[in-house]
Amino acid sequence: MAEKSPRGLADVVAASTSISDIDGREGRLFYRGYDINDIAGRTSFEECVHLLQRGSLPNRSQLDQLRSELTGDRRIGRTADALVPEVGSSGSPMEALRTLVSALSVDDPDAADSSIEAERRKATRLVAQLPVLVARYEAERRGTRVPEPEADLGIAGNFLLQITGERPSPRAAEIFDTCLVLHADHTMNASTFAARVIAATLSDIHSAVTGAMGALRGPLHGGANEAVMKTLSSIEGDVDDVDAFVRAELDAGRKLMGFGHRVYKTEDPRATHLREMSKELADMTGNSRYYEFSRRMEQVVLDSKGLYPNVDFFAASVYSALGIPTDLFTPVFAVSRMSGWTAHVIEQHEDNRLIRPDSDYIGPRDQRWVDIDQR
Ligand SMILES: CC(=O)SCCNC(=O)CCNC(=O)[C@H](O)C(C)(C)COP(=O)(O)OP(=O)(O)OC[C@H]1O[C@@H](n2cnc3c(N)ncnc32)[C@H](O)[C@@H]1OP(=O)(O)O
Ligand SMILES: O=C([O-])CC(=O)C(=O)O
Repeated sequence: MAEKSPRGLADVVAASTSISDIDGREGRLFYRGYDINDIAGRTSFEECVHLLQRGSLPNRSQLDQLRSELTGDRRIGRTADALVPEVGSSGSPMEALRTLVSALSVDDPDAADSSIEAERRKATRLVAQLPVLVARYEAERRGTRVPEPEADLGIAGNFLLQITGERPSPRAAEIFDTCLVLHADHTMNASTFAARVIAATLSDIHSAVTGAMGALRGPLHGGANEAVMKTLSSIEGDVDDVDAFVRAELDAGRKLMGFGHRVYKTEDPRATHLREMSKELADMTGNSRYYEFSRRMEQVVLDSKGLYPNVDFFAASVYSALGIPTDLFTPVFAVSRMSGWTAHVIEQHEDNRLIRPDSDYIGPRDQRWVDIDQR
């Protein structure tokens, strides 16, 4: 019998990767050896996609090449497009988008090609298509049309334009671009692990990222950013009411979304950047309510539970200040994480072995079979 694994596979090494690395004690994150603190705010999301999917930071001509591929790849196929009205009116956006991402495979120009070269093209295409799919979903439920993308804006700027209907200020676009960089990859998180398990059966990249969308949706993972916003907006009164709210939640044995992490034993380095951007946006917009609530909440949670905010916590006040609807926060996470998921699927396929762990049977044994009429 195999040795018992820790609950939730804590500290179990499930894959070898050269895509990202975390030092949980020191609170450090690296993308292909680059410290996130050196990348965030200095590297565009498109450069980050090149780093994760193609293995290196691009030079100017490589970046131009990737940008033109991403622009050319934006179109979503007829099948997914026709499904938007069907899935767009009910349920949650993540539910709808999980289905729509799956449908992208039907009209993919490389649908019939399962080579690694075709998989690389599909990976880039998925990064280009998901923001458009989210915008298409948003336009459908608002009864509007998706604004045309603007040539001088990147993925981040065009996404804000297409979601809010207004061209973002240069600084708002930069801030959102940094958010996409910060969320792009994170070692063996639940959705990436799900994607790798699917890829390891030699299934296709669309199947893998559809499974990842399902895993990301849960409130213990990417769904926490939406839950944080709901918490912040549910607190009535002023900042002094935050203390009582937090204590009541903790006394009732409820978890506060956006706090705690399986790997970080100190502050998540992404939260540090997001906190700064939340403050900057509060100053820019003249509305500091959610920033101040967040600051107070993190202090009370740290004092009473010793827990630090994770990436989802300050992302909530940042996205809210950027005018993104609350139920699109997790889809925004997916827009970024698509780059990491696809990089991991490629890495898995380049050196594959089926992922099939063991289980620890805890049910009854030696049961006596009885005929159905005697049960
Ligand atoms: C992008 C991301 O996925 S980041 C994570 C997003 N998820 C969240 O923010 C949801 C809230 N946080 C959590 O649920 C957890 O901290 C997780 C899921 C992130 C990590 O889970 P685990 O490593 O399994 O830790 P676990 O849930 O066992 O928590 C350990 C202890 O800390 C407590 N704890 C952990 N997080 C929280 C929290 N947010 N609020 C209150 N208590 C918490 C648990 O109740 C538990 O206490 P106990 O030992 O007294 O029972
Ligand atoms: O690593 C994790 O478990 C969750 C996380 O922070 C992420 O996916 O960004």
